[in-house]
Amino acid sequence: MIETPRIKVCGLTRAQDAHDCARLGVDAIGLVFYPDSPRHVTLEQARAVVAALPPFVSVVALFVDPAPAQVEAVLAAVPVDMLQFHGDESPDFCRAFQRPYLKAVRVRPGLDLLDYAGRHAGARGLLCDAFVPGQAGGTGATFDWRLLPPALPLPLILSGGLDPENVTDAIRRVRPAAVDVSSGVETAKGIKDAAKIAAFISGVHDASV
Ligand SMILES: O=C(O)c1ccccc1NCC(=O)[C@H](O)[C@H](O)COP(=O)(O)O
Repeated sequence: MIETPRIKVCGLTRAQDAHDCARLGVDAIGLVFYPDSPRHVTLEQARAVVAALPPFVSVVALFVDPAPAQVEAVLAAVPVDMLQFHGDESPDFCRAFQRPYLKAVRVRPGLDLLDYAGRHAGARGLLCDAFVPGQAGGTGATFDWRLLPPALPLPLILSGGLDPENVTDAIRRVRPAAVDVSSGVETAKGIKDAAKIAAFISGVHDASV
């Protein structure tokens, strides 16, 4: 019996997409505070997205090697539940904000994921994403799931190129605690599609039957 993983949709920019995510049963949404991303949101946009959510849908604020002041500015302005560090942040840096956080890692051959997870033992989960040279994330690329060790000391959040077509197989193979998707439920970067989100969620549930 496969336990149904939690679902996070990342890279929202619009209130209507937040509303759709909540309506369809998404557990968490991600807001990208990385200026180089096409899905980057301003504080004002972020507040509008969060305001469209009912209680009990978590808000994750995503950064890539930010200055501490940038994180503090978001925390002061937007009600977020969790941070996500998607760059080369050290464990000490991630812990400094005294908030629950996810650590993202871009999986590639030769990377010792057990060692990486051990160093980031303070994280609430390890988000495993694809490695695409020169791109920090949100690439729509998958990675070789066989590179994942059979057991990690942190909850595994599977990410990278997931979509309604491959998510059932991905869950059956990897058995993650959660799945994270961005490109696979979009019509354009930062523009989510309710039908694709619904199909993705259906694919997640199909893994358990
Ligand atoms: O989404 C972005 O534009 C982004 C930019 C820089 C760093 C991270 C970014 N997104 C992180 C996410 O959590 C994505 O959901 C994850 O990379 C998977 O994206 P995708 O392969 O498009 O589903």
